Amino acid sequence: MRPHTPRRLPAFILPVLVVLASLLPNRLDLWFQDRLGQLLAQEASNDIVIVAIDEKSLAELGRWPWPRELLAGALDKLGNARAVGLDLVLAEPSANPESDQALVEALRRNGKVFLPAVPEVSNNQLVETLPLRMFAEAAKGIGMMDYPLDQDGLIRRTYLASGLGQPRWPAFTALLAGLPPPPMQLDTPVLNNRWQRRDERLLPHLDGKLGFPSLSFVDILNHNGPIAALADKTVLIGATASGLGDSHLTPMQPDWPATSGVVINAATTQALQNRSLVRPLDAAYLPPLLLGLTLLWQCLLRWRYREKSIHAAAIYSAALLAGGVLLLQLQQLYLPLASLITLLLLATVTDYFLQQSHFKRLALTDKLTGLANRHHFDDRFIFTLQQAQLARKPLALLIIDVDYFKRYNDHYGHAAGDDVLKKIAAVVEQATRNSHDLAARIGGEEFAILLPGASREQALDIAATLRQQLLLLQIPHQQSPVGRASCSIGVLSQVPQASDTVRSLFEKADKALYQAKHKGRDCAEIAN
Ligand SMILES: Nc1nc2c(ncn2[C@@H]2O[C@H](COP(=O)(O)OP(=O)(O)OP(=O)(O)O)[C@@H](O)[C@H]2O)c(=O)[nH]1
Repeated sequence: MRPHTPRRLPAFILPVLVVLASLLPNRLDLWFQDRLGQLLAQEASNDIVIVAIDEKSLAELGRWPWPRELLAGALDKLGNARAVGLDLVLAEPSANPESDQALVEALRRNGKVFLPAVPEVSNNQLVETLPLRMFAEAAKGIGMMDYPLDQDGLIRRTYLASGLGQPRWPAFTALLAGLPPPPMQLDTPVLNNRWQRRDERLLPHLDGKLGFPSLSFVDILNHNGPIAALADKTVLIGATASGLGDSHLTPMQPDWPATSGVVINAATTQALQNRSLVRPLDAAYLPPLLLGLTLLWQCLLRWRYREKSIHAAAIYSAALLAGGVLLLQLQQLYLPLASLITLLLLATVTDYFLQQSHFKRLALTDKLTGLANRHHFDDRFIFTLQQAQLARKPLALLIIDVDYFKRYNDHYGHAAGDDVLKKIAAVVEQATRNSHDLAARIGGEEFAILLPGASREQALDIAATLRQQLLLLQIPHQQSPVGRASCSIGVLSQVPQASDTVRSLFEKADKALYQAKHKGRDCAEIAN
C-alpha cells in the first residue's frame, strides 16, 4: 500500500465526459422534453383552419393524385383567407399541361398561397425538392418543411431556415405565421452539398388530437363562391386520409395512427404566431454550461455541504429544474435538464464513493509510512491463516524490528527517527512479491510481512534480500556497533495446523526475533 491523496479531479471531470458523450442519443432528455411539452401543451386556435384531403374527398373526387384543376378550384374559394399553405409537394409536372396552367393561374389570382419545399435523401445526402418553377413563381413564397427524425423515429424539432449549401429557405410555417419572408431565392447558386440548418425549434404540443377546425376539401370545392368563415384565417390544405401516407410520429401522438403533416404544420404555425415556439439551448453553449454548473456544484460542496452532499444535490437539482421551467415559460428556451441533473447526481455519487474509499483507506493505513496498519494486518492475517489451513499450504510471517532505535532517536532526534522509519518501510514494502503479500507497520519501530504460500527457503531469502537492501541504504547510526541502521528479523514458515491461531504464530515469529536480537542483532532467525 502507498500513501493516498484524495482524488478530486475524476469526480468532476468524469461525469462531464459521460454526459457529453451521451448527449446525442440522450433518451432521458427526450423523454423529459416530451413530458414537459405535454405539461405545457397549448389549445388549438380557431384562427387556423385545415382543409383536409380526407377519405370523404377521395371517395367523391376519385383516387389521388387529382387533376390540378381541382386544387385550382379550391384555391379560388379561399380568396379572403389571410394566408394559404398548400401542403403538397408540386415537384412534378402533371400529364396534362393545361391542368398545371390552371393551377398557376389560381395561385396568381389568390396571391397569398405559400408552397413547401422538402429535403429528400438522394445518394445518402439531403437535397432540395422544390415546387416546379412555374408554381414557385406564381406562389407568394416557398418555405422549407424540415422535420428531421430522432433516433426513436419521432419528430420533435424543426428549423426556421434550412437548405442546401446554406439555410436559404425560411420555414414553410414561418411564412404562414406571417414572419417577414425573405425574397424568393430560386436562383441562388448552391454553394456546397451540405444540408444547412439554422434556428432549431421544438415542435409544440397540442391539447387533444386534431384540435384545429377542419373542413373537407370536397366541401370547399363544392361551395358556391368564397367561404365567409375563412375570412382572415390561416388555411392549410393538406392530406389527412391515412392512405396518403403523410403522417408522422410525434410526442403529441407517439403511436399509430400518427399525426398528419398538415396538423404538425398547423401547430407549429400557431406557436410561431403566439411566439411560444420553444428553442433548445444551442449545442455550442452546452459544454461551458455543464462545466460552469459542475464547478459551482463543487464549490458549494467544498464551501459547506460536504457532509450533506445528497441533500444538497436534491436541492440543487430542484433549483435547476425550477430554473429550467422558468426559462421555458418566460424565454421559450429549453435546457437539457435531464442531462444537467444526471450530471449532478453522477458527480455527487462519484464524489461520495471516492470520499468513502478515501476514508476507508485512511482507516487501514499507517499515517507515517503509508503501509498497512496493525488493524489491517490482523484482519488479513486471520483470513490468510484460514485459507492456508483449508488449503494445507505454507504461510510465512516476518517480523522486522529496527535495532537500537531508541539510541537513534536519542542521538539524531525524533524527526530524523521518523525519516528512517519511512525509509525502512519502503524497503519492507519492496520485499513483498505480489498483491497477496502484505507489509505492515505493527508497532513503533516494528514491521511485519505476511507471505501466503512462501516456504522456509523463500521466507529466508526474502528476509536476506530485505537486510541487503537496508545495508545498501547505509543509513548512518553512530550509536550502533555496526555504524549504520540495521534490523533483526524473526522468520516463521509452516503449514498451519488446525490448532494454530494468529496469536500462536505471532508468538513463534516473535520468539525467532528475540533469538536474532539475542545473537547480536542485524540478522534473521527462523522459528523451528
Ligand atoms: N522517531 C520515532 N520513534 C519511535 C516511533 N515509535 C516508537 N519509536 C521509538 O522507538 C524506540 C524503540 O525502543 P526500544 O523498544 O527500546 O528498542 P530499540 O531501542 O530499537 O532496541 P532493540 O530493539 O533492542 O534493538 C523508542 O525510543 C520509541 O520512542 C515513531 O513513530 N517515531
